[in-house]
Amino acid sequence: MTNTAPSTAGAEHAPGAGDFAARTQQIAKVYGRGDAQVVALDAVTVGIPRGRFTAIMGPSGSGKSTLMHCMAGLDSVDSGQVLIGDTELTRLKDKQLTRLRRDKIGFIFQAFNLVPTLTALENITLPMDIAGRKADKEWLDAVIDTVGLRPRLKHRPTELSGGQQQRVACARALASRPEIIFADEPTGNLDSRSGAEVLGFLRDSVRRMGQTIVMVTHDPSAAAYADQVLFLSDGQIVDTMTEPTAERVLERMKGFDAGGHNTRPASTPESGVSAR
Ligand SMILES: Nc1ncnc2c1ncn2[C@@H]1O[C@H](COP(=O)(O)OP(=O)(O)OP(=O)(O)O)[C@@H](O)[C@H]1O
Repeated sequence: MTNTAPSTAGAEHAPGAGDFAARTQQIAKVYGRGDAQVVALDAVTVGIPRGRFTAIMGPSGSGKSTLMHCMAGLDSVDSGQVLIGDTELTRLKDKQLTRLRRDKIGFIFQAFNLVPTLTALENITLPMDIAGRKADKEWLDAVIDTVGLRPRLKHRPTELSGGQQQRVACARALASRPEIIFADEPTGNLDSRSGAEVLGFLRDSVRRMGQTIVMVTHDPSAAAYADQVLFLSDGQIVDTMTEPTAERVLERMKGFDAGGHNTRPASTPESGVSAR
């Protein structure tokens, strides 16, 4: 693992540089066969710095969701390795993988996926209740206050706005203090104000609580909340950006042609990402 070491992009600002919550090593994923074959991921090597907020961007079909699903153990890779902390996910049997996802990974999706018959608080603690784990009261209190849900804990999802429902989903992901949270278009169903609130909470949970978050997004202003942005094109990471702004991300996205192919050289070739 010398010349294919994962990216340290963004880690120069982080305590414990080189400390990754998740890593991939040369992962590949191909869908279909023959003429219908699609290379969704092409030898992707990347590290997600612990305690940082990472956004994944790229044109439609570039492999963002596939990369996230493979890193989170929701989909298998055809070759290469995925590690969550020190655990090599690609070696685990199904049951072990289910346990790892339950214990070490939090998920936030575009659809809030709340249980309609449960209150906000019951939804937040549900994964821990299922796992037979007791919530750390102090931590849970901090999470509830961070997402501003204290006055709404007894409400059922139908009694909450979309933004409030997504805050419940954020609190649910944060409650068990997972090693890493994967968020797939978490603001896709929200108006811009609620979206900004949710992104603010995610950023706060990284800054104040040291949470690690990876977020797939199409929205440059959402990516601007992150500490670093990884850009995918044709199943490869072609660029990284630290301290992004919406303007810089938008400008970089213009470097992909109508077919989604990268037309610009990586601006940070020294980052060590597998940008080939
Ligand atoms: N189950 C599947 N079967 C066949 N091809 C697939 C499957 N899932 C994804 N693909 C293909 O793999 C490529 C990467 O898809 P992926 O969904 O990861 O891209 P994306 O960047 O998340 O796209 P979008 O921004 O449109 O959601 C695309 O060409 C897609 O058509």
